[in-house]
Amino acid sequence: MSQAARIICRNLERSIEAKNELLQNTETQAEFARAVDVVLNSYQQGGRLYVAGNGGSAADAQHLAAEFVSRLARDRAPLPAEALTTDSSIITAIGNDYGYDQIFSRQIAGKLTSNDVFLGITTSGNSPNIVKALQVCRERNIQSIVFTGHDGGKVREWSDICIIAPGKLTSQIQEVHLVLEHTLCECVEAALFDFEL
Ligand SMILES: O=C(CO)[C@@H](O)[C@H](O)[C@H](O)[C@H](O)COP(=O)(O)O
Ligand SMILES: [Zn+2]
Repeated sequence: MSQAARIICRNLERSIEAKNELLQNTETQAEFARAVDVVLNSYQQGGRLYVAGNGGSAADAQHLAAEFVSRLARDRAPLPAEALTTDSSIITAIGNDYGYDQIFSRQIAGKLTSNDVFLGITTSGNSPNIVKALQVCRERNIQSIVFTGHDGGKVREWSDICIIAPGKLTSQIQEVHLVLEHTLCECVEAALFDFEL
């Protein structure tokens, strides 16, 4: 077996192990169901979903926002969602003038209202810009959800709903986050548009 074939098998096994852990964890599943309700209620009251993360999680934020605004698998009306990671002018201005730790919190202070929901994605749970974003949400009564990993890190105490994905490595945690993200969109659109699951 080639080295690459051995490593892909090892990584698939690790990914399956992390997903199996979530399959057994009914507490995390119940917390996820609460996250679905929060996003659903927000949409029902005219709110919007805002998502942020760093690195691979920034890509996740954009991936998820795209699925809400465009679609996941079935035709339906667009649902308002925005990744706070995409406007390089806003991000560089805030980063340059106020600091990288404020790139999301300042956008939240400028854009979100109390009907909206903020979803932060951070595998370590300790990225300062996500922690600050959650602190601003709390000050302004904006509901917040985090998808995180390990022991939840600092975001655990600052979020309203904290979903901790299993996995020892950042990459495994991210692979579980992707399942959570797709499922969040699937459940919300099914409830809003009467799709069968
Ligand atoms: O995608 C990956 C690793 O798989 C990296 O880009 C990773 O997202 C970056 O190192 C992030 O800065 C990590 O931030 P966080 O998940 O701890 O908040
Ligand atoms: Zn990655």
